[in-house]
Amino acid sequence: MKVDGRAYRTIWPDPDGESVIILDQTLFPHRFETARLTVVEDAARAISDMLVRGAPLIGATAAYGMALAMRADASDTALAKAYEQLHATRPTAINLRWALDRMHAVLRPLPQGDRAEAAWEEAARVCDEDVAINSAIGDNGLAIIRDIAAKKGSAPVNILTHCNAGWLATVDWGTATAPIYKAHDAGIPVHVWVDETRPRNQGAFLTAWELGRHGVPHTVIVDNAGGHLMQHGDVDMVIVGTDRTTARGDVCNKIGTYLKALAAKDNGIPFYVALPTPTIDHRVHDGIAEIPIEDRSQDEVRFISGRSGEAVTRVDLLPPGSAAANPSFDVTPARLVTALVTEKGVIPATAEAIAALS
Ligand SMILES: CSC[C@H]1O[C@H](OP(=O)(O)O)[C@H](O)[C@@H]1O
Repeated sequence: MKVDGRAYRTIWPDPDGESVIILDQTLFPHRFETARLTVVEDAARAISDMLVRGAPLIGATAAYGMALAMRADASDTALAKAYEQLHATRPTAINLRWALDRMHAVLRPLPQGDRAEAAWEEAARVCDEDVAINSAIGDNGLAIIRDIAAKKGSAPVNILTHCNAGWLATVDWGTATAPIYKAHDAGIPVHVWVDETRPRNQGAFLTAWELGRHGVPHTVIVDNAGGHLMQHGDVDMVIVGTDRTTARGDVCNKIGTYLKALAAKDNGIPFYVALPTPTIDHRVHDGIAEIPIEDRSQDEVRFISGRSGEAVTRVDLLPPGSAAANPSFDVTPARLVTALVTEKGVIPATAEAIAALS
């Protein structure tokens, strides 16, 4: 996407061929800065500390993490160690394992001397494919927005989204935001209700920033406002991303997604999930029982950062001694999902439709 007239991806290889550049998303929305990854440990820390986040971008970063590891030491031992180091960063997004398995399948059979270059090239392919996949998701989701717009006259299509499944969660375009960008660029009036998405505020800090930079009308709302807006006819559709969708269509996504799906069902509002097919985990069926839900630090609930003038400060929100719980994802059962918007088409959230994709 363009930022101040310059095209960006969220991750790219430095022309020196020795390092990788990422956007440091922990600094958004107040600072737009890059960070350099030079060793596999840098990539692992970038994922675990959420300098990069979002299932497809986690996968892309892990792919380049393997490439950085092979530049330093292309031995079988180093390959296995890099896989484990990166796999241990975050448990929920399946794209991490998908990317690591893909890199390992390419690298393991190669002579050690060929691994560094092959890893660099494969990581670049992972990124390029992600951009193409998300653009296709955008095209498929655009048709949904266009159909709703046809019934709205000149009024905007009101879309609610949760967390950030935008271009900042991928290499480019985003998943849930790709149809929004395509609709906006096609001249279809849209307005986005942006869930702030406590506690890390990916909606307020990332989605609002993205949409603002692209000129897409949007309103940030507290996470608990969505149901009220749906009851009052202010939401035409919900579209979210996912970190892992099961073989039967259960959708794991940022904490709070399930509550939006319940409210949408209760109000007869379509609830779409945008996902690239690598985000489908064909090995699991029951999302609630089988998907590991990341528990992150309670400090993410306790502290929040904000800008005061030019200074960015961090404050403690809770009374001393109050504990906080911070499950980072929840699972929306397939029965609450209207359809899955993939790069291969829009399909029902059923085992049969998902099986037919592959
Ligand atoms: C397109 S995947 C985006 C997905 O990832 C986010 O989680 P996190 O920011 O913790 O990596 C959130 O669940 C988004 O929907």
